[in-house]
Amino acid sequence: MSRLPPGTLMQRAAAGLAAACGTLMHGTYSRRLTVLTGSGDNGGDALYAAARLARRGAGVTAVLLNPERAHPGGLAALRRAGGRALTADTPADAKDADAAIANAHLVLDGIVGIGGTGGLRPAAAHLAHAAHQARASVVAVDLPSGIVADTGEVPGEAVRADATVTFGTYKPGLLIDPAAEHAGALRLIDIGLGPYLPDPELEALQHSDVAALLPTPSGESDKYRRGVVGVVAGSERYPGAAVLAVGGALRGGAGAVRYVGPGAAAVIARYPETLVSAGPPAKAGRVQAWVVGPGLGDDRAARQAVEQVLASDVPVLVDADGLRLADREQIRRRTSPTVLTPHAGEAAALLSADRADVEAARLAHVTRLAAAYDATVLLKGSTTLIAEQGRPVRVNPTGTAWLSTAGSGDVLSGLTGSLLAAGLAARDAASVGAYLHGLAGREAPVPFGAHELADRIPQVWRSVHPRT
Ligand SMILES: NC(=O)C1=CN([C@@H]2O[C@H](COP(=O)(O)OP(=O)(O)OC[C@H]3O[C@@H](n4cnc5c(N)ncnc54)[C@H](O)[C@@H]3O)[C@@H](O)[C@H]2O)[C@@H](O)CC1
Ligand SMILES: [K+]
Repeated sequence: MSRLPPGTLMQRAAAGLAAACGTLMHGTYSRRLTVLTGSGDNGGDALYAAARLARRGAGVTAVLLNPERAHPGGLAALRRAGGRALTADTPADAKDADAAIANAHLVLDGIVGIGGTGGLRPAAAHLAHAAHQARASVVAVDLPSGIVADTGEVPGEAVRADATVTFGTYKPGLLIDPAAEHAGALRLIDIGLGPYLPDPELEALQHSDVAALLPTPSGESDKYRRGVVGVVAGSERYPGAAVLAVGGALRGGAGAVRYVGPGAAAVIARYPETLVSAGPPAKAGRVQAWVVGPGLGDDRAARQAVEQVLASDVPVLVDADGLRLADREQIRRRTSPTVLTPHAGEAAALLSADRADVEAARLAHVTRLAAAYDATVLLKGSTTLIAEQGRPVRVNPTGTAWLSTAGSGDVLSGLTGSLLAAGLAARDAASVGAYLHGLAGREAPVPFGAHELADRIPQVWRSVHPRT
């Protein structure tokens, strides 16, 4: 801001916002636009954008939450362009304000942006509610008012937008649930901040990033050089978990999958290429990474298996029952990478927290868990996050709610373990595993069973990396 004439960034933001609104309304002429206006610069952006749209023929009403403190330049520009302004909570205007929201084609949420704290105050919450009830599309300016930009938390009332036009950079809250659910479709407007932004706290891999990380066999490869992944999963009671984890592991790029446990017959029946051994993991032969936990149960053999795997000097992924059985101090003492893949309930148990609190504050909890275990943590759920101490958290941009189906996590742990065995760093293996798994969920015809996810992985692998 200090390098540019005053107001330059706001004008860039407003121009991008107006263009996006024009597209969403399919034009401006005879369209009705209502602007919910707070008293900070977020409201300023909205007023200047509305003034641009009014000049192009839109009928604009600004509903001001605090008329004395509304952005003076923005309000003057809107009035010059023929827009009208109402005061939200004076009895004379309140009815007109509600009508302007109810009858709008588009409602612009300029209540608060990155300067907001806490859930919406009552007068703002009333407007947000009215906008939600209206037929209009709701476009949030920079972010849906009421969400926490830095964390994705929603501490109280918040706007529910159909689309969010955000400036300069994505905010974590636009990418992490529950706040991300409020944001709708995202559009980023470049206002020239790029060279001045600090390193990100949150990253989302894209196709090209994932393509660059996928393991590719070379002319020199053989099954051992490509990596062997050991899978310790399944029990008399849950043999299917063994099959699903092996199914994921066979599609993760390792050269071979070694299965260890009581589900060998079921595994071989489905995947005859699997190496199986009946003894404990310590006697199973060399692997480059272990997956331990899906469907393992919690008897003495299960407990021993987890302990032996954690005593190895290769990367280990711990999932499901393994998370309950694993000893925290043993994990902290490990010198090879450890990946934990809890869902919110399992993460809550590991942290002695409430599941609802984990779901409400995913970023805080995944970060805490990574620190407590000195491990890479992949927190599964409506938003999947991957945390490792000292590195930006990764948010997985793929996925669908259809993935919440039995056995889905078993496929993910096999797949991710296989990527570990193929040589990916823990954080990359977890991010790439989640990415491919999420894409498989989007591609599979719904409703699907978890085994179909494993079958879809080669197709999504090729869509990410067409030359494989
Ligand atoms: N910082 C920048 O580089 C740029 C910022 N811009 C805009 O400026 C915004 C930030 O502006 P400000 O820092 O002025 O702050 P905001 O406009 O985000 O919010 C501050 C205002 O909201 C009110 N408020 C805070 N919490 C509230 C709550 N819970 N319920 C109701 N009202 C609440 C405050 O009383 C204050 O009036 C960004 O989100 C963006 O829209 C853009 O103009 C582009 C450039
Ligand atoms: K907003």
